[in-house]
Amino acid sequence: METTIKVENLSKSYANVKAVDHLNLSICRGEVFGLLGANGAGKSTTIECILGTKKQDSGTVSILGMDPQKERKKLFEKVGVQFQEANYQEKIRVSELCEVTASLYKTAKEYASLLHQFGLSDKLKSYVSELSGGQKQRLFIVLALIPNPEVVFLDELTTGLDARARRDVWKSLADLKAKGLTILLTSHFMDEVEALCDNIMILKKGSSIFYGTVQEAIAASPHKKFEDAYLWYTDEEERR
Ligand SMILES: Nc1ncnc2c1ncn2[C@@H]1O[C@H](COP(=O)(O)OP(=O)(O)OP(=O)(O)O)[C@@H](O)[C@H]1O
Repeated sequence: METTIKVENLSKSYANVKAVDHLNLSICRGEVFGLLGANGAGKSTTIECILGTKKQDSGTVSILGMDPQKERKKLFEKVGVQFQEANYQEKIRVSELCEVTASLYKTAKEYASLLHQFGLSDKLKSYVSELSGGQKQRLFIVLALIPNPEVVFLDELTTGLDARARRDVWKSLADLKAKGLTILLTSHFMDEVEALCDNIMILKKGSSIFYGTVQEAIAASPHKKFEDAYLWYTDEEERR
């Protein structure tokens, strides 16, 4: 299997916080990988080091065969990123924002079909500021997919989406995965992780405390449900 992302011995500290501590992971083409952990566990820092927007203190990262620190521009063409809160100007329409985003890439995808896929066709002329939270969230997924990327980073994938919209997003991602898209996502919803992820890593204070499949995580815990297993892994008291 082709490796899309390889992280070896990655560490990154801020002042006195060890945000990421000797992480190792490997993600194949077409794999959905879930990076899990409580607030502050080190997920965003790990992702930023993989993207090259933060420089690690030590360790190596390879993404699509590139060093993200050295080949940021080339990487930019092939990677999509869903941002949580973006600083868009207030008075921009959905169509304009998609247009501007598409103009940044050589091989941009037709955004109208993406808006349709994510149930936003009727919002084309709306101002971004007028969208509901869930609609904005879906728009951010669309923006991440506009580059027609080989790898996409989805941060807190479906936070704020209603039940129907979540299922629709899951379905769309499964279709993209089938076409070979590699997906690295973070999520605080264990049903979502169970439905989507081939492999997961659970982080705690920057270290990996579990790496494998959801089934393996359940099997190695005293629990039958994944959410209970997840809490067991992350909850220190109970483990002692
Ligand atoms: N720029 C920064 N300066 C100092 N400390 C930081 C900085 N960014 C993150 N940290 C610290 O590093 C640790 C890891 O943070 P990180 O944002 O990677 O966690 P996370 O798992 O993404 O959390 P969340 O689920 O809340 O998004 C936290 O203790 C955080 O306070």
